[in-house]
Amino acid sequence: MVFRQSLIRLSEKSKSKSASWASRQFRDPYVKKRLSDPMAYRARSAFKLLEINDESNKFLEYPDVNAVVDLGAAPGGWSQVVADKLGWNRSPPGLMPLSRNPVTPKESHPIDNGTKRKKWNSKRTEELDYFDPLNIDSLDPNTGNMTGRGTIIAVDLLKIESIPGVQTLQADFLLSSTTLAIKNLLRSHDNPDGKVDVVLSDMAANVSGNNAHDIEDSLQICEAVFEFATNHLRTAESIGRRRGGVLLMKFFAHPLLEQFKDDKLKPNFNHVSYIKPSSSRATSREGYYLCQGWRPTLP
Ligand SMILES: C[S@@+](CC[C@H](N)C(=O)[O-])C[C@H]1O[C@@H](n2cnc3c(N)ncnc32)[C@H](O)[C@@H]1O
Repeated sequence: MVFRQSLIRLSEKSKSKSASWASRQFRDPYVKKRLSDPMAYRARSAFKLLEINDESNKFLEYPDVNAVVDLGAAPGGWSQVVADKLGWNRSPPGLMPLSRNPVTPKESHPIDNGTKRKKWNSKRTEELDYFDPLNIDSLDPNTGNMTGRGTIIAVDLLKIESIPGVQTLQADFLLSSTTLAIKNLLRSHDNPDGKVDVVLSDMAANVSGNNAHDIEDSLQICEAVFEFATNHLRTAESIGRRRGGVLLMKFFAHPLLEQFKDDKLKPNFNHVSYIKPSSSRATSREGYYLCQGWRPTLP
């Protein structure tokens, strides 16, 4: 009997949570804007990236931005923004590009066999579930002119529906095999070292409700993203301009994340700023570090 009563209490609590979520969504001006916007962004978060870009030197729009990696990209709002900035025409809703049969990176790329697991996540398995290289030749001609430039790679644990100009990778970023697969996608005749102009990370683990655990997850993700940036961002010298590559990453506010910024980010970029876009909910502890001008001081 006691068990049954607690079940009822639980379901009432979860009902009221869903109702308050629905009512918040209904009132949210960015949800309304997304639904009425002709660009048909897949996620409200697209407005965060648009706002950060507009207020920060329009770093996505430099003409020599040619390689962008979007980490934690599903459902694809940020990738849509990047594709637009790099000049890729998007198909109107309903006309999806045709991609070739999906192949796994194991078939197409020489990746490691699970031996190089990252130290912060030794429990994860080395499986890349799905890989969908979006090839320009395979696009439906009805989707319009494909006039964009550069390489855009979107990575997520979840599947991302195709976006013209964006290569999607369904994989756990915290696995070393995933970073190797990203590098292989970046490499080309013009970019033999697989370097990146802009690294974006909106990645966040599911909130557990346990503060210490959530902060640990956020720190782990930020550390992994920083390591990726360290190995892939272009320096100013390599691209012949005043500033090196850009890193934009989400984090959850906590003194440990402040320390991470002071120890890792500030010494290695010309300019690091904390950003809380107005489109980010005031009640959320999320914030973004925008790090411009990669100039590594690491050994
Ligand atoms: C806030 S959502 C990103 C929204 C996205 N920027 C957009 O505009 O559509 C955070 C994403 O991070 C992804 N994520 C969390 N941990 C991840 C991991 N270890 N590897 C890859 N993706 C991860 C989640 O699956 C989720 O889709």
